[in-house]
Amino acid sequence: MQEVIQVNVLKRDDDEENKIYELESLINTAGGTTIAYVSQIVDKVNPRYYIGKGKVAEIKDLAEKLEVKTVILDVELSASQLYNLEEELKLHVVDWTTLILDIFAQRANTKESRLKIKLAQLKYQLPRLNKWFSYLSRQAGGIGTRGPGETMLETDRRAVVRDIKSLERQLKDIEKTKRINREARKNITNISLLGYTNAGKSTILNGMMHLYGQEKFVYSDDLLFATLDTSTRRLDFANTKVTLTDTVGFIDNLSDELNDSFLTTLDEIKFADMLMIVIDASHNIEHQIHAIETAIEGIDMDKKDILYVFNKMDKVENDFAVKLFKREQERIYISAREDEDLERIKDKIVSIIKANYKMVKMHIPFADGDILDYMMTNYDILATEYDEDGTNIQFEISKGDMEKYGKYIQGI
Ligand SMILES: Nc1nc2c(ncn2[C@@H]2O[C@H](COP(=O)(O)OP(=O)(O)OP(=O)(O)O)[C@@H](O)[C@H]2O)c(=O)[nH]1
Ligand SMILES: [Mg+2]
Repeated sequence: MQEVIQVNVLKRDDDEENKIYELESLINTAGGTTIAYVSQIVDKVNPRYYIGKGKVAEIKDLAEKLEVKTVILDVELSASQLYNLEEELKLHVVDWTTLILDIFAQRANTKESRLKIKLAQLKYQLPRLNKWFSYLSRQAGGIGTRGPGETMLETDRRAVVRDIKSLERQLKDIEKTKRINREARKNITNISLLGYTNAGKSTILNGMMHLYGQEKFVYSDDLLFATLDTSTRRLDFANTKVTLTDTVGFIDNLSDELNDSFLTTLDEIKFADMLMIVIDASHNIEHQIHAIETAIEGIDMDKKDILYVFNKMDKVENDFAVKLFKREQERIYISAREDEDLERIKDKIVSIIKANYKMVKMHIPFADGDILDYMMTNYDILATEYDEDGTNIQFEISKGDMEKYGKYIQGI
């Protein structure tokens, strides 16, 4: 285990305990162990070191006493801050973005996520290249040095730009294939699970799979960033078919480079008909909601149903904070470990979907055979009658199709 000093940079109204716990969990996930905690409330960023000069001196003393070689901060540093801190401390300094990218680089295991992380790392490193070379040549490895950056020692800035372009091209191809797969999923309700990392998204997906799908489980663990890829599973609730998509969890303070790594999650969200926003009800609800809402800002939510899922209710002693949360959308309180609660989620999903369907009678002229085909393929038709110029059908139609094919509707 690599021993590190962890430095939490706090705003005045931050929940200090939670921030310390979060950084320590990430350090553990990256393969390190915190042996000293330093924190500072920073109202005004010191352009030279980000933190105050006095704090820098304190860290230096501490590192000498404890013989620690690495310090990890929970903020993103500019190239010059990183450089100044390393020069002053004579330590390996890892910032928030590098730490998270390092975890992703270690654990990404599909082609897409590997390409995404590599791209994010290169974009982060590009403006910091000189700095990067200097510490890579001094360092033997460890947190913050893993991944494609290692090979950059032999390359130059132009090569990095070329690599970035090539990665972007490869990712575009993957995206194209995904889009085609999504087209095929078009006529069932697509539900995305999203939420802060460790909220229980994968556990919910697995629980639902166990009850309503096949046993094709996804990885879940008590780790930040257990899930690094989106995965979609089909579920069958009697007459209602849905897909459920597990996504990469969000975390605070995502820089642009990091946000790119979450684009898969954001893409899934754009495409989804329904969002299940999973919240760990056992701590810091407002904080999670803030991070989620910041991340999905800019996505058009108008046509999407939203269900807030307050998970881990078994760990909640006082539900005051949970009940305080007010939004107009649907919400449900559960523990993903209880089958009964998962059944309640299913009932809720079915009722939301049903509310989106209306019983209609349609008259489709013989000339529009393709429309009739579409309805027959995608809906359970309850009654069919023919007259001299077309076909009359009765069935429950989705809101979207109701708008689109309104001209064929004869009665409700
Ligand atoms: N006590 C309790 N623990 C839960 C519950 N749901 C999930 N967990 C635990 O919380 C941890 C995280 O669960 P995951 O399902 O991996 O969380 P996730 O949201 O997929 O997390 P990431 O993939 O890291 O974003 C695991 O150890 C789960 O066993 C719950 O209802 N109650
Ligand atoms: Mg997960």
